[in-house]
Amino acid sequence: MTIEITALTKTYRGGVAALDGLDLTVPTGMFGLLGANGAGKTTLMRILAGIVRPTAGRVTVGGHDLATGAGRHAVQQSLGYLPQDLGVYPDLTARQFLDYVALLKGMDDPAVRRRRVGELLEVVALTAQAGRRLRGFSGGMRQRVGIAQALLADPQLLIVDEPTAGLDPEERIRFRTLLSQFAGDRTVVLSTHIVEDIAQTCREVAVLAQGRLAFRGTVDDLTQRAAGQVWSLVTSGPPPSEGTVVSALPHEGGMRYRIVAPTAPGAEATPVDPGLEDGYLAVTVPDERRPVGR
Ligand SMILES: Nc1ncnc2c1ncn2[C@@H]1O[C@H](COP(=O)(O)OP(=O)(O)OP(=O)(O)O)[C@@H](O)[C@H]1O
Repeated sequence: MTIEITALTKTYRGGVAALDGLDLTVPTGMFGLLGANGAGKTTLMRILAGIVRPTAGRVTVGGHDLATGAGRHAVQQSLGYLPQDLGVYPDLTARQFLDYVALLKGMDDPAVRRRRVGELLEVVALTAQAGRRLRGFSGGMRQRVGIAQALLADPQLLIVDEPTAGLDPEERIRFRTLLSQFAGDRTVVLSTHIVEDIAQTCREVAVLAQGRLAFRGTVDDLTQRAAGQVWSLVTSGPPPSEGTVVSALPHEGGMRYRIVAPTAPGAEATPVDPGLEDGYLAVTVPDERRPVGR
C-alpha cells in the first residue's frame, strides 16, 4: 500500500508551520521517519491516521484520497495506529483491554474477538500476563499491548509514533523485531528519533527538519551523505569549535572526539568511515546546504 504525499502543509493556530509543503512517497514495507523534536513527525502521523486535517496539500493511501469522507473511511478500515502516548485503562487486564478495543473496532462476535485477542497476545508474547492489570505493566509490556491493539484488524498500513522511547535495550530490540516481522507486504511507517531503530529495521528512510524533507532515500544513501565529513580528533585541549561533536571519549589523558564537519576540524583530525547517525547529522545540521533526495 503506497502513500503519496503532495505539497502537504499544516499550520496550527498560532501560526506554527509543523509541515511546510512536504512531498513524499512511502512504499510498501518498513519505512523510517527521522527528525528532531518538533520536526513535524507526529503531525504527519496524525494526518495519515485521519486525526488531523492538513491546511493544504494532498495525501492518498493506496489510492484513497484522505480529503474525502469515503477516502478516510477506506483508509481507517485498513489502518493500525500506535500513538506516542497510548492511553490505557489501568484497571483492565491486557485481555480485557484488547477485547474492549476489538469491540470498538466493530468486532461484534465474542468468539471471533476471543480468538483474535488470543492470537495477538501470543504474537506480542504476553499470553502469560494476559490476566494481569495494565497498571502493573512495564513500559515495554505496555508498548506490546499497544502494538497488539494496533494489529487487531490486521491492518495493511501500520503507523507507529516513537514506540521505543523509554524502553530498556532488550525491550527495544524485541519491539522493533516484532515490527519488522509484521511488515512483510504491508506498509509500516516508523517515526522515531532513535537512529539505531531505523538502521536495524528499515531500508528506506525520510528525514524531516522543520516541516520539510531534508532527505529521502535508502539507509545506505543517508549514511553516505556524511562520507568525507566524519573526523576523529584526539586532543587534550578544548573541544573543536567547528562541526558537530558526535561522541567524546577519554583517551590517553585527553579526549577522542568524533566530529561531523564539511572540512577537517584541525590539522590533527583524521577521516573516518561514516555511520547512519553521522549521515543524519549531515542532512539536518543547520546552515548546511541540504539537497533533497528523490
Ligand atoms: N496542537 C498543536 N497546536 C499548536 N502547535 C502544535 C500542535 N501540535 C504540534 N505543534 C507544533 O508543531 C511543530 C511540530 O510538532 P510535531 O509534534 O509534529 O513534531 P515531532 O517531530 O513529532 O516532535 P517530537 O519528536 O517532539 O514528538 C512543533 O513546533 C510543535 O510545537
